[in-house]
Amino acid sequence: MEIKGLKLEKLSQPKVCVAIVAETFKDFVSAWNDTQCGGIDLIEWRADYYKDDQSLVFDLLVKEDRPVIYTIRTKEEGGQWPYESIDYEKSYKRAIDSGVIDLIDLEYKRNIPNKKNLMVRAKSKGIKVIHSYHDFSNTPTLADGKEILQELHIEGADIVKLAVMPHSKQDVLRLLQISIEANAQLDCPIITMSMGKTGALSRLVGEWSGSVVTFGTVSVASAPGQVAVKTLVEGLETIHTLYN
Ligand SMILES: O=C1C[C@@](O)(C(=O)O)C[C@@H](O)[C@@H]1O
Repeated sequence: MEIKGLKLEKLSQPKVCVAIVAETFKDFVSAWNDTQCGGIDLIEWRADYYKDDQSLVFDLLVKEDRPVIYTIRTKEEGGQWPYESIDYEKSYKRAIDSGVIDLIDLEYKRNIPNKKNLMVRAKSKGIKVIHSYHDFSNTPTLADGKEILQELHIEGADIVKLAVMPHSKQDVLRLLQISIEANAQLDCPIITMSMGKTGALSRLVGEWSGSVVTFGTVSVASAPGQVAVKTLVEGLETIHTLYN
């Protein structure tokens, strides 16, 4: 899969994404400037944090050469957005129609009104759909994890994502096993991570386990366990040399 010239290929060096979690336009600009440090392949706008006029950001993003993901994460999946908000669907529609968004991220667990329509609308404009599942409490069993990723795919995603919380190293190993097996079974790119410090290793080994994107940080982290971009890139490059 290629987006704005960026290739997301199975079992290749994962691409680095940084999420912008600003509440104001001023903070957005500052965080966006921070992402110009090199090593960052795509950015995610976590619009659930944002309280200012969104059109200011859409206007700014005209200048962005890297793929941009638009995400609204609800409180239940580690975000700021009260799911009940009627603006949820409206915001996605606006992002899809803005002309500056390359991917949208939709949550699986939320019963998003007209999710299918949002997917169709996005795809008709060449926007890729990431369908994601977060569990901030636990890591699923191997069977459940694989089933979740398959379900995310069946519902029409271009890319599927599983982010889960470990309580032990064994949980991290299980997430990696879910990734290896799901990556072999599904004919779409997958993104997986085990969150928190215990899971940080999973953010480095995507070339081996099958995760095509890894989330790093330059200032404020958007989830627990994200690694600083510089460290992340060094680790990814080291691992890349092992397999090439
Ligand atoms: O889904 C993800 C992954 C993530 O939760 C992480 O653990 O790095 C960070 C989020 O911003 C992003 O939308």
